[in-house]
Amino acid sequence: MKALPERIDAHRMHGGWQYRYRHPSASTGTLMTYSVFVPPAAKDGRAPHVVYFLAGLTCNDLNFTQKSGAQRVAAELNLLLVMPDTSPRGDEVADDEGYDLGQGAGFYLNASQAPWSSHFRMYDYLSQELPGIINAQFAVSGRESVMGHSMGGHGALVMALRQPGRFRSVSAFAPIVSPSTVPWGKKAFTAYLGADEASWAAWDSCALLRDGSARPLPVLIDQGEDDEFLDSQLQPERLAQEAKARHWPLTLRRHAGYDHSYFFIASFVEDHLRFHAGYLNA
Ligand SMILES: N[C@@H](CCC(=O)N[C@@H](CS)C(=O)NCC(=O)O)C(=O)O
Repeated sequence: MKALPERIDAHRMHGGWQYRYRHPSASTGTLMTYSVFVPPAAKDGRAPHVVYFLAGLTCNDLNFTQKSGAQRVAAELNLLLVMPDTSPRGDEVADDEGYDLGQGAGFYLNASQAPWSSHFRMYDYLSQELPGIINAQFAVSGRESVMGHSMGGHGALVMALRQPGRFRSVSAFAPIVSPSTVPWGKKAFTAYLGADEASWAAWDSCALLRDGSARPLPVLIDQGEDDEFLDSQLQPERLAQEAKARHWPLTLRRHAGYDHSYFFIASFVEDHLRFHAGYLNA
């Protein structure tokens, strides 16, 4: 029998509940932690839609939970928020000295190379295992959207593009859109997937749009113009160009003066939740 997730934290918030859970994961072979915000209407039998938020490098399930302020609007819109961790963790899990590889930097893929391949299976975890747990744990509507930040923006886009029809909409703050061609992504993909770049395209949102397998869905991207990683790592206009060439409904907004931090995310998260609610309720 599968072990139930253990609740390790609970707080009343905006009339709903902010929970934290831990469970043994079959995908990663480790204990995984996730946070969930349950909106108040869920307790009155109104099934909420689910929005996943995938975080960036060095983060875990708590950064968005504690810094975004998303719960107030999620309570109003009856959205259940799920914040997974960014990688498997533990003494038995491979790691690297750099902040951009290993624990806290899983890049939301299934690694094929040793020593990473034994636990770094975040794509399996997020595409199959965690949704199965959430759908069994809460009386949700069955409709889902996904959003993320930076490495998690890449994760959200790849999750949506690789699973046509699963999500109603996808959004990202300062996403890495072409990991195959920027330093963060090249380092991670070389380690996790190997030096043969042909295997990288399946985990690269620009490449997934180019290869034609993805089905159009609404996309919202927000980008701060004072983001220190904008030119070197992010370059969201490259995805906007791929989308435009294929008549995809992608909106890219650039915001003067905003940086890469959760202060930026907190400033625009309400827009993202209203964007998702519009498609989830349609
Ligand atoms: N310079 C940073 C790079 C990592 C970084 O900026 N992480 C972003 C995501 S890519 C973040 O959200 N950090 C955690 C936070 O601000 O709460 C470091 O060395 O830690």
